[in-house]
Amino acid sequence: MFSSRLSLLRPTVLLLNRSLTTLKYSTNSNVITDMTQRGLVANLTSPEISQHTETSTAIYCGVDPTAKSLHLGNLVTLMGLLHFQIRGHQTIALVGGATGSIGDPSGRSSERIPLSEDILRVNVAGIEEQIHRFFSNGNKYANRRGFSGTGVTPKVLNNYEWFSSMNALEFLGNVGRYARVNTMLAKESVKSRIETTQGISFTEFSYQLLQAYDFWYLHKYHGCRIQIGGSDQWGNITAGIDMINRKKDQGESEEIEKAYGITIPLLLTSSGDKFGKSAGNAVWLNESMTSIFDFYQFFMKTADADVGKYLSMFTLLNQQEIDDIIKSHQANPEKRIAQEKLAMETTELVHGREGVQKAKTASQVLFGGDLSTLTGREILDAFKDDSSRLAKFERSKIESCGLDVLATLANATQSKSEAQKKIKAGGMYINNVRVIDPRYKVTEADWIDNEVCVLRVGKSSYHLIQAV
Ligand SMILES: N[C@@H](Cc1ccc(O)cc1)C(=O)O
Repeated sequence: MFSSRLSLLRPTVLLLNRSLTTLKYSTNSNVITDMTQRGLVANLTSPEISQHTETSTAIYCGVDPTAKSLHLGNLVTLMGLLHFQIRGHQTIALVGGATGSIGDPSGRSSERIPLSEDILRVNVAGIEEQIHRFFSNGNKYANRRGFSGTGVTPKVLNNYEWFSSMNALEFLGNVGRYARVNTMLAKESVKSRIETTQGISFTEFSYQLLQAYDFWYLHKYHGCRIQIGGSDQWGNITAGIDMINRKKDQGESEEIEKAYGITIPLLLTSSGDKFGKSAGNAVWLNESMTSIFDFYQFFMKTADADVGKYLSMFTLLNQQEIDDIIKSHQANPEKRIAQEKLAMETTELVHGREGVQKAKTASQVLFGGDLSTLTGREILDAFKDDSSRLAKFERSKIESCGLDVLATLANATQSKSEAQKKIKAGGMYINNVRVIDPRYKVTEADWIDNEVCVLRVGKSSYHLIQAV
């Protein structure tokens, strides 16, 4: 009885033509049209979705708390939510306190190592706070780019709320009953794992049911009609749409509103690497894990081949503005005008206007600029959370040791002898001025506003010494 209906329930895949250049958009254009033009849409479960977004609707996106911060890979889906938010739709960011303890098999070739409850708790709190900050900074950024405020506050929910009190019998009766094992087995995330020697645990196999139930729950209790996620989430999103339809057919739910899904492309750089990694490490949105300066620099290093695409995806500049930037960039590519614009816009989006200021100050310090135009406070503010670059010691201690000892204390060199070698070779600087005596002691004149001095080793290894 179910199999004949299944084909009707299965959402249609619509591949969209992602032409970025031809259409112009304005701030109030349909969200799906705008997102498509910006390259933020991989697939839609139905083309009808555009009609439903003409009037206010609710949309959700989930993230599992696998770390205590989100990273640049998450920024693509957050941008999707932001596009809805700034046009007055209700956005729901779901933190997977429950799903995070199970582990999504999508896009993974082996089982996940479960996270302890303590770690999960810390991660959930970190991500919740960060999502609030993203929307707060994102809305301010949007206002400055011509989107008027909508007054709709985003919701941040945790699925632990509805799963923690559900027992095994309820799960099988209220969730499992509305899923078909053959459909579950056909999901890419399961199929690819079944073929490996390790196989897939029943736990990870069940993951899709949790995410499916989330969609049903948010549909029923929060009027949520759309789920958005990376393209690896297609199977989980369609599982949710099936769950909503089946529960409705079984009279379990009086809801009749249709549910939809949007997937966002998984981003690869022009050289084929996963977007959002710097030297193999994730670029985090939390400034104590990736300093604002490093965040800014990540975008400054974007390849020419990617920069236009990223301006569309990660900023709210309109197509005309982007075209103009690219035009001036192409006239003088070595000036990296487009990269600088991208770095400034994304830093403002994620870290606010103060963040842009910090990134600029840090660049001035770290690229050998004229330090005399900066105050000690500005420098310290720019590096406040950058524990890899900032070292604090008592002033008397700093002033009483030689530069070779100081460099080692500040972790600028591994040992005193390494420091001595570097100094003798002319590779050590205080406030960008070369020092050639290993016994040199920092003096009154070296302190910027009596607070900080900048120690540089070689061309680009910078350390800030703060007197406390
Ligand atoms: N499975 C998603 C996260 C998620 C969790 C729960 C949901 O309801 C939705 C999405 C991911 O791994 O990216």
